[in-house]
Amino acid sequence: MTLILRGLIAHTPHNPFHRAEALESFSDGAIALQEGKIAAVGPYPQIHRRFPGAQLQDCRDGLLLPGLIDTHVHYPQTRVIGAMGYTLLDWLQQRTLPLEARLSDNRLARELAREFVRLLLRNGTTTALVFGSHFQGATANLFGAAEDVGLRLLAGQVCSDRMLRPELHTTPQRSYEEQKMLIQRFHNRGKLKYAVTPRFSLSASEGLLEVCQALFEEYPDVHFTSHINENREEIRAVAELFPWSANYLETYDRFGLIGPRSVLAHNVHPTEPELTRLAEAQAAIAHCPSSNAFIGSGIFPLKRHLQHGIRFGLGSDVGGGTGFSLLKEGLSAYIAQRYAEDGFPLTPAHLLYLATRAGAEILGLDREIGDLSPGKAADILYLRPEPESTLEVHFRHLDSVEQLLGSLFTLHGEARVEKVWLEGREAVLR
Ligand SMILES: O=c1[nH]c(=O)c2nc[nH]c2[nH]1
Ligand SMILES: [Zn+2]
Repeated sequence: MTLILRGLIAHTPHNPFHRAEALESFSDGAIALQEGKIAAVGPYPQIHRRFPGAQLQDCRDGLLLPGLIDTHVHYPQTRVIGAMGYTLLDWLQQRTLPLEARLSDNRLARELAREFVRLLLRNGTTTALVFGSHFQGATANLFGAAEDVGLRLLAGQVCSDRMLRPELHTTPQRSYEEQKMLIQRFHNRGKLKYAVTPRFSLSASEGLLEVCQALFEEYPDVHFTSHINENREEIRAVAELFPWSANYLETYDRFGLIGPRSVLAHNVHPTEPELTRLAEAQAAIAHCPSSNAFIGSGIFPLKRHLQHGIRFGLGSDVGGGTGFSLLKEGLSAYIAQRYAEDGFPLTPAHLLYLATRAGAEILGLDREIGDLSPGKAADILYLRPEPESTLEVHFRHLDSVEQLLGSLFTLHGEARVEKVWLEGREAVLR
């Protein structure tokens, strides 16, 4: 059976940082869906002629976009959002880690996992690279919850063996065994993938990083994710703990953890040698602008990343970030670059790319998802302006799709996620 979605369509089949006409849009467009995949996209009359017997879903009161891709978000932190007045290390100690310690309780973990995956979908996120829990059971709950709702999930059990609090510490041997079990159970099961996830090198001994290396090498298609260069105090502390290391990046690189399947969150304060090495290794960054602002970490040096040819996507970084919406992250990125001394002038096409295709690229999923090209999975988002909102006024008085995208990111709070399709199946949002 073919389903046609008709409405205003925008996607970025190309990279707008490399090419001027990267945005493709249709003000009266259609997407044909067949067997969970996109069969065609284009102007409505053309698609209608090509698939005459198809079922039609009229979405002309809103926009159709590719599902959004969150490249950095923490499952145990939904209830931490909004903790004001801290910077990274005291935010962790006082607000975040006490809550994360409670996920040893499997019942709470299951409740948080269900809540978390539902909130991702309700914000239009259809794929996410997620920091799991320090607990194996809670991380298993996350994989289970994602599978239940059909979310595409890359995640891992977070590991640490120092500097946090005793309940969150593991040992290298135990972490190896627990992670291996999770990999065997969940990695490549349907749309689930495993990511080796030391919290940050501040909380990981060399023995624990060696275990991460062992797993990363034993399973050559698992991913690696962690944090880097977020906060100056953190960077100083890492330098003291790893006196042999020239910089933060080397604390991971020495253990073979930096390569094309690596995504490091933040990188707000990188050195030039780190940028050079990230580019050479084809490792990627999860840029989390609202978190960087909210916990006062600084402004992402976006231009320097571009100059070095480093790939990056967007991350909500809930709960350091200000919520699950990647549209809001797009606006935050835009504003931060306006504030920055040497900021990069982002356009609506850049923001859409960063919230979709860029994420697919850095997660190695750009053949499957990230835009609406035929053959890709039908992970699609239908957004509707709230009735009588400013965004609705903009929608009714459309000048160009690109301008409307600018309004959408700016007025993101007035865009309701009406429906989400995951591989062509409508997700249950409410
Ligand atoms: O933004 C962040 N959130 C966290 O939970 C975290 N842990 C280490 N470093 C971190 N940074
Ligand atoms: Zn984070």
